[in-house]
Amino acid sequence: MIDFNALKTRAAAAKPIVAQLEDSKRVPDFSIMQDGLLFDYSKTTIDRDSRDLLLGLLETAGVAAKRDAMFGGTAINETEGRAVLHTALRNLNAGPIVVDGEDIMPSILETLAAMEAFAADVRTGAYQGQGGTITDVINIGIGGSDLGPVMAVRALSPYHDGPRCHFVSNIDPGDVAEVLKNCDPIRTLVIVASKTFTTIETMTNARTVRDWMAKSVSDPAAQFAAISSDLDKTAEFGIAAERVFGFGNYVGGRYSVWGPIGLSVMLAVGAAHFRDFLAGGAAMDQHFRDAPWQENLPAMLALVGLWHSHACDYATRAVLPYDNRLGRLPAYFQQLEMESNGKGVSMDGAPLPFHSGAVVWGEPGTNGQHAFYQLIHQGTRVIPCEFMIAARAHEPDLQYQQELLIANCLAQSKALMEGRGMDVARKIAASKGFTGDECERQASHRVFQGNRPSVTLAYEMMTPFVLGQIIALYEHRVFVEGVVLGINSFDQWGVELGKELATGLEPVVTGRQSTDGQDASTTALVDFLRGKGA
Ligand SMILES: O=P(O)(O)OC[C@H]1O[C@H](O)[C@H](O)[C@@H](O)[C@@H]1O
Repeated sequence: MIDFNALKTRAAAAKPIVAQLEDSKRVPDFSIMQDGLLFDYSKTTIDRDSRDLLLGLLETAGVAAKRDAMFGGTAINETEGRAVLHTALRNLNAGPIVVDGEDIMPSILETLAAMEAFAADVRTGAYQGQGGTITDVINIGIGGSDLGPVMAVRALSPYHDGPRCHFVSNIDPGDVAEVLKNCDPIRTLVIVASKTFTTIETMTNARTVRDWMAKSVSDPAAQFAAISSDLDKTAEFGIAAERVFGFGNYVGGRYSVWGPIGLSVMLAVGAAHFRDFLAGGAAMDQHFRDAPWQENLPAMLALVGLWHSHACDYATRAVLPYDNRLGRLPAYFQQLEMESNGKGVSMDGAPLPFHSGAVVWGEPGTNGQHAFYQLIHQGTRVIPCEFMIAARAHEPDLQYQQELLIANCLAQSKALMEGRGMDVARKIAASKGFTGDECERQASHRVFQGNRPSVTLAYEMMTPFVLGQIIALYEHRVFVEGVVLGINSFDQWGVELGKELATGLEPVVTGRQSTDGQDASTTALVDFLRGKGA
């Protein structure tokens, strides 16, 4: 049984980070270099003894056996009775993976080849819209059928040489309307991406876009492709089987960018770059399976996360990529981490005796510095930060700006760690001409507590391979945290209640049903909104 008490005691008594760094061996010992990624967790209060305790959690929770069960195809998603094998989508060279007595690799490879052939046809113009070569692609999907592609297409924009990609996710009519404004129906390919092919937002938007297209082309379905694990439903929607790309139930929505859900990424950057992305993920899988825990990047990232969330009791953590093209990465990680590890009961159904996973949020630097970093530096809550930074820009002529970006990134983690004491703050206030009590008052506003933890992930440049490494790193980190917490990281029952109630409220909002039986607040809101236009 996991018990965080010993860790809490150690965390409460931990030496400050600056004092930890007096140990000359600390930086090499508290960092991991793996396939071009440098993970530095020396700017935390974890010392060798607390690390040993953290590593003990992995043994107690049986992480190695669970990891092997996951890669081996055991149905570790127990509440849905499913294996968890998104890793198979990137297992291109490593042999068979058997689920229910059947090797799933041949069908994965066949689908990948079909995606590649289709993507090549679209990119070369062999596949045409009813007005010529495809110039625009609209991916309609939500959650895992949106966030991965949207994040990766933006992250890899230096490699983008295919058609423009647009993403429609929200049921909000403003989302689809804004995208349609910029597309020409006769040269647009629409991808309906939905694992279940029942999600109300996606199916409603797909019908809206089909109607829009039908106004300009005689056969709209000919410009539609579908991605789903339910091939009957894609056929029902009228999409020809040759443009339908399926995937197995052993791939969860938020883990699905590696397969057909990544089609828009492949259309944007081409199959070779998409394969590099898969290779990055596969390299991280291999590392996760082989490396001893203390040198194991996902395991150590998970343990640092648990130290902060469960030993130090910090409720949130910030993901701060110093790469503007990673602008959707925090949102992607929000689904990955919070949908996976935001659970109230352990695997056996008993209430969780401690908190579930941390709240994840963030924005790219340096923009965030001019917005919410104030709270990170001086607010009363401690926010562990996860910085990401590349050595090289994709714009060689602008490398100096990259260097300024690097300086900013390093300055933030240093400022968080070192802070600024009252003595220095007093000198600053005095230099501004303040004296006496006013000097003290002014100085206290300029104090930074310091000892605020962060980790930094550094790499040469944001390439498809590096993106694959980072996404797989975070997937496995979520897995390790989930196993230690004893929860099922692969179901998402918490999204169901709201969906059910929305279905029930639809006739009330549209006026086909009265508000009888609704609570007083909902009734008042329905009355107001109906009076104003619903
Ligand atoms: O791909 P779909 O079946 O349309 O599902 C889209 C999303 O909706 C659900 O509500 C789940 O919470 C997500 O995990 C999923 O990614």
